[in-house]
Amino acid sequence: MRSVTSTDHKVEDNKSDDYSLDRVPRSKRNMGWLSITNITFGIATAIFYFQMGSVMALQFGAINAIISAVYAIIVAGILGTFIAYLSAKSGMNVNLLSRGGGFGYIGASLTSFIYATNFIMYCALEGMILVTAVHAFIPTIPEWVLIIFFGSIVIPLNWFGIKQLDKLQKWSLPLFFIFLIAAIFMATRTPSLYEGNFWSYMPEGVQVGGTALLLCIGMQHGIMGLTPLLASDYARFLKPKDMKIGIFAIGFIPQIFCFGVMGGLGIWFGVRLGEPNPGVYIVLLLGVWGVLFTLLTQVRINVTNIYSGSLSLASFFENIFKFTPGRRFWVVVTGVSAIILMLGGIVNHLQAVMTFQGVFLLTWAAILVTDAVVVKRILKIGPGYYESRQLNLHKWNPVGVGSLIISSGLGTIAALGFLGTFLQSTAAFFAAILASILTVVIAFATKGKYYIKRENKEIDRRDHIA
Ligand SMILES: Nc1nc2[nH]cnc2c(=O)[nH]1
Repeated sequence: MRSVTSTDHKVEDNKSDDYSLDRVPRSKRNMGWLSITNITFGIATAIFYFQMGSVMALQFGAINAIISAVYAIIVAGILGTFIAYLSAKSGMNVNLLSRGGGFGYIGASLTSFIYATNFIMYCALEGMILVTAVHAFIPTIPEWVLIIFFGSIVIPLNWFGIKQLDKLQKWSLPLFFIFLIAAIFMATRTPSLYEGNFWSYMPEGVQVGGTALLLCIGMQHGIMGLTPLLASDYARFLKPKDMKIGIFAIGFIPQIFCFGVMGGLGIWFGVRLGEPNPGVYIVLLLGVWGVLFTLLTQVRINVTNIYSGSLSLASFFENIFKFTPGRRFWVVVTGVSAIILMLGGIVNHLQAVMTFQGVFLLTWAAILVTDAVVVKRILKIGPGYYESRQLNLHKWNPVGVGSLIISSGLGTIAALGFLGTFLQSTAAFFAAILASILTVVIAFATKGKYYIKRENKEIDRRDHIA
């Protein structure tokens, strides 16, 4: 076992170089941009994105679904690029960046905790997609057996950290493309239920733009904040020499693939086959191979959910309870919590929580980016580096905490529909804008007093962002 100095005390880090509690040292930032982009592809290949495309197209029209996908790519791509830059430059993921990036160390544990619950929920949701597909194919196996089996297999796949994820995602990607091409081929051989070009599909009474487009954008908002934030878990390992191309690749390529390619194919499959549920049409097109395709995509996404969930839990428990059992412990906790959610059957009752999460994630990302670009770089308020050690930090910084609570609180009320239809769909966007403004205003008002308690001269100048 190797020992690294963590926030204030010695923490036993495991052999797999997790750096769940401290910045990745420069000597360990040795992954190429292609490897990192490839890992983030584990998220982008989720069949969840087929479903988004199919549902939006069949309910609100293909063109509206396409416009909303372009919007999602641009907004999430820009946020993702900035966050990848901050992570690669500082060696920190968003849990650690938040400590010195406007939240303080207890404030950052608040974000880590919400973020961790988000991954546990998604892990359960993605797991249930797989369980449902397999159960439909082999109904004799009880669902609870499938839940325990598929919920457990992602735990050992996370044991050896980022290097193992890299290999797993690398080897499974060609298989994914073989399945994808087979599904497209089979769909072209199935007579289309819609006679025109797929992008011209509009359900009766629906127009291009207006409420239908807003509803599509509202659906995209539910998920758009996640990938830009999550990329930071991997971008912190980026080789400094790959920085220029790497941050754009990590920022944009996964978004282009998930919202553009997967979402676009979802529109095409949905319109052609007249079916919104990929769990149904993939199996219809590929039979038992469709079940294997689903297995592949869901395992790929759930290993990333467990990885990020475990890092967030590690950060939360270290901050609040000084409890540092190592990332693997949190891998098991994340996996078992997701299994319990699935067994408890509450996956279908998470709508309000997911709405809050969608607003929270976009708002949090906006605060981190505004804090870096406007507060630290332009206004030169607070230190030009990210501090993660409790000893040097205040517990709370009102800059991020105040902005987040006010904006995501108001945003959630609006997203749940209490402030009218227009704001229901656009809440996350306006909450993110409000959060950015509040970040600057509070930083100015508090003169950056709460960023650090004492200066840290040990941080390499090259890790500074301002
Ligand atoms: N990180 C992440 N992003 C997603 N996008 C759609 N589903 C998921 C998921 O389960 N995890």
